Amino acid sequence: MDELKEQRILEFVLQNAVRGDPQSVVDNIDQYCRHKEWAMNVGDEKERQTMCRVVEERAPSIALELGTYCGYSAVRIAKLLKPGARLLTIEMNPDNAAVAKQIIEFAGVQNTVQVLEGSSADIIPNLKEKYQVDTLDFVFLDHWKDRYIVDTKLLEECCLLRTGSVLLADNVVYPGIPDFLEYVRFCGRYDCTNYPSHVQYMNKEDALEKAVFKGYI
Ligand SMILES: Nc1ncnc2c1ncn2CCCCCNC(=O)c1cc(-c2ccc(F)cc2)cc(O)c1O
Ligand SMILES: [Mg+2]
Repeated sequence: MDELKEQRILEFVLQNAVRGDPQSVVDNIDQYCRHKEWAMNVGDEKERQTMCRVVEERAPSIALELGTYCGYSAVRIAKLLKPGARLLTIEMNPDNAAVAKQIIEFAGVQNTVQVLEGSSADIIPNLKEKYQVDTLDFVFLDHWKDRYIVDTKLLEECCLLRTGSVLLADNVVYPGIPDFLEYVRFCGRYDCTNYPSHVQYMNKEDALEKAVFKGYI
């Protein structure tokens, strides 16, 4: 079976990044994806700055990511978390989960980031009992675009959000998630902010949407 692109990203990181240095790991993934092969986890500079700023503003104790892919954004988020904080990241594709675990371990953030292999639909209802989650301070949505709205409603139904919980959704313009945008903007339970960005190399408009939960109104 020919090697997967994600395997080539992992090899490049293992050969070129500095073990235990998260910045070196994300810089090398950026470099590989800029010069060798585009990958869907590498947003443009503005998107990365926005994601980092939103995480730093919220300073989450417990964060959730939907769609780990190679672990790039998980390493970026982990770098910003305060001591004792943790990130749970859900990845359905076992090959991607395996790559992400190795990249997260190489970056030295394996004590902060836990990769949960499976579908968000199956794992979210178990977060309280199985993963000792009370409520989530921050959720980064970056998985299948038709799962954003379903999983947002599931997070509400499972009482995993509290007043002030921050949802940050990638790709709300491209590939685009119109049903999720309409839901968070008009259901009355979220304060929303849009952050324009671009899809790397394709000169296509994209954006991140921040939705702050106001409570179970
Ligand atoms: N736990 C779970 N539950 C459900 N699905 C799960 C999952 N865990 C994983 N997946 C499956 C996620 C598959 C990757 C999702 N991301 C994307 O599809 C994505 C695509 C682009 C893109 C941009 C320009 C183009 F020309 C083409 C594509 C950009 C992005 O930033 C993207 O995040
Ligand atoms: Mg994305």
